[in-house]
Amino acid sequence: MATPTPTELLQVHGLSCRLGRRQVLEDLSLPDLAAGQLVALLGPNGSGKSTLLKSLAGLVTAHADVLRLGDRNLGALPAHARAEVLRYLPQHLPEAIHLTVIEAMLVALNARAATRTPQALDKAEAVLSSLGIAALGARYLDELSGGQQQLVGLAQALVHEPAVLLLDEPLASLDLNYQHHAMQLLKRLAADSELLIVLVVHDLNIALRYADTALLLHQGRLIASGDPLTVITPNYLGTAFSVRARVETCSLGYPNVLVDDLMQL
Ligand SMILES: Nc1ncnc2c1ncn2[C@@H]1O[C@H](COP(=O)(O)OP(=O)(O)OP(=O)(O)O)[C@@H](O)[C@H]1O
Repeated sequence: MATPTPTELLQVHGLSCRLGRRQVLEDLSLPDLAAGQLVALLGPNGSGKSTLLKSLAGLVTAHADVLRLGDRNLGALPAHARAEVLRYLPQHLPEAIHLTVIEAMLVALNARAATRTPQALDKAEAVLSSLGIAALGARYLDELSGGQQQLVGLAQALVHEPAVLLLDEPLASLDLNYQHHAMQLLKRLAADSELLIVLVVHDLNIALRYADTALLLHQGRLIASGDPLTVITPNYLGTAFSVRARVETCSLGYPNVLVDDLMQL
């Protein structure tokens, strides 16, 4: 991977977010995250992962001492400009409408440009091909499986060529093969396109295998960050998930989490 320049860093310091009467994120600071990285955002249910992604995308009101991407102060950008550089793919996609996949891609592009040019069509098709779903182009969105719709959602986000992609549980509807396929693809996309990808994932073995960096949230605070092997440890797993667990290396050399027991809550 190329050495990142300072202009490619996402910097988040002192981020807090209150939703209703609940303080969801509390004075959270992340390590600087460089373009080209695949970052796994981990943590138990309700620890604040979605809220962190939405705070970065400007979809919920949050306060941060520092929130910058390179030399851009994200907090000062209008919502549409912020969405151009940080694209958020929600955990639950909106109800699929009766458009073909290629039409849906053009609609995504037309949010920026009012015309459907041959160039826009080429771009839409290229993104579908890069995700291995070009064959879905003529199919109707509302006739696709949940996993296929999730991949089209990813394609719609990518077609904007954002600098940062924020993915909320993108593997949730994918089968075992496609989970690994999608992770290999995202890892290659991040490295080849100098894209920073932050994704929420519950499968710790997937995070261990593919992520460059892991961030572990617990009760709205960051309790560990860095190389996934230094974050996904028995100690932190106990704190975050209340499990007694080991990390063992399989015969092929991949680390795997084994849960031995649950701790008393
Ligand atoms: N709009 C809201 N108003 C009040 N509290 C909220 C709101 N949205 C989320 N919360 C609370 O904020 C906390 C964090 O929620 P969030 O969805 O960010 O967690 P998460 O880590 O993404 O969880 P999961 O893994 O279950 O998706 C939870 O306690 C949740 O109940």
